[in-house]
Amino acid sequence: MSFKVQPAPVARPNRCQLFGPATRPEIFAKMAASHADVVNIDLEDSVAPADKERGRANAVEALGSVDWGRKTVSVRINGLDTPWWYRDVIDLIEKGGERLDLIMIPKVGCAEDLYAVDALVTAAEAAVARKKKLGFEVIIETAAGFAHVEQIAAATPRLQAMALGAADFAASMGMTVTGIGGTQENYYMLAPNGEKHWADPWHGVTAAIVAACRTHGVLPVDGPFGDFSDPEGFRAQAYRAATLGMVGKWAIHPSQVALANEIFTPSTEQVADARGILAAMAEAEARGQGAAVYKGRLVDLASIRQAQVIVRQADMIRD
Ligand SMILES: CC(C)(COP(=O)(O)OP(=O)(O)OC[C@H]1O[C@@H](n2cnc3c(N)ncnc32)[C@H](O)[C@@H]1OP(=O)(O)O)[C@@H](O)C(=O)NCCC(=O)NCCSC(=O)C[C@H](O)C(=O)O
Ligand SMILES: [Mg+2]
Repeated sequence: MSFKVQPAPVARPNRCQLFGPATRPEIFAKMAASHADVVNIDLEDSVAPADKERGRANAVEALGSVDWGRKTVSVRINGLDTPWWYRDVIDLIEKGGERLDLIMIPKVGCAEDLYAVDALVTAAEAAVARKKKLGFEVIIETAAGFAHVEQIAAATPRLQAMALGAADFAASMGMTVTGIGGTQENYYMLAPNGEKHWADPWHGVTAAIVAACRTHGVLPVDGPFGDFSDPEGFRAQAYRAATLGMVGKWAIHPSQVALANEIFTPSTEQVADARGILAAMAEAEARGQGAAVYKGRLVDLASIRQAQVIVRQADMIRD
């Protein structure tokens, strides 16, 4: 281990983030009643330019009027290259009350983007004597975001989570795809026998996000899977993300919430296995040994750290 210790991210469940456009207030109560850990009211790309002010007013109203229970409540503001983001931040803080937990900042390209939002948020919070400090989540969805992902992850202690926005990312990178997440038709390896083997075009940026997040104590999250009529496609994408270290995934339709919760909740077997490894290693340690055999395979000190990831996730969800 480096002398620089890897910090732990915020301890709260983030298996599923359910999105809803701010211009559809009739779905806010349904979002609140869902089994998502986080709800995101969107002021950005699901709200047309002509509706930005109405959407913002709806979001402010919903923060005070909807019973969000124990959910983490987040609002996605507009991008820093738009005329709307400043008023989004000011109205959310000045009129939204204390229930808002996070703001999500889209299309972040460099650490200075977060410095600017942090400065505005800090001043606005002080002006209204807000008791609770707002947290941030960001979306990596541009070439610049990918290139500067590590400095973005380190930019501010307000940052709690970082997600991949596959649609804007593809556009910014000039990728010739129109699907949001998942396997893409022309992304394959050709085996010598002529069979196509599908590869994951989101792998590189996903691994970069996970590494940056884990280095700086931020939760790495997989973004949207656009085809909500394809649960198996969602499942496959979510399993890949979970395997690479992400803690959760967005849902852009209520049908995706149970899928995300299932995949990002460690199964009973996984938890029993992890606890079994910890028990085997405790026995080995008592015998003065740093390695042991568990179910016919080698386990050692690194296995303890792997098992603890699963046990910690299970404990956090149960609490
Ligand atoms: C995708 C939708 C537009 C579909 O809406 P709708 O046609 O109403 O769906 P259904 O008829 O199947 O709805 C069934 C019932 O579920 C309720 N509903 C629908 N959506 C939601 C929701 N998001 N949360 C809670 N409940 C919802 C309906 O009211 C129906 O209820 P009932 O009549 O009582 O049975 C819509 O789901 C939607 O708008 N989704 C969110 C879109 C969004 O926020 N997009 C932004 C995030 S993704 C993105 O921005 C890309 C990213 O940045 C990137 O770059 O990759
Ligand atoms: Mg986007």
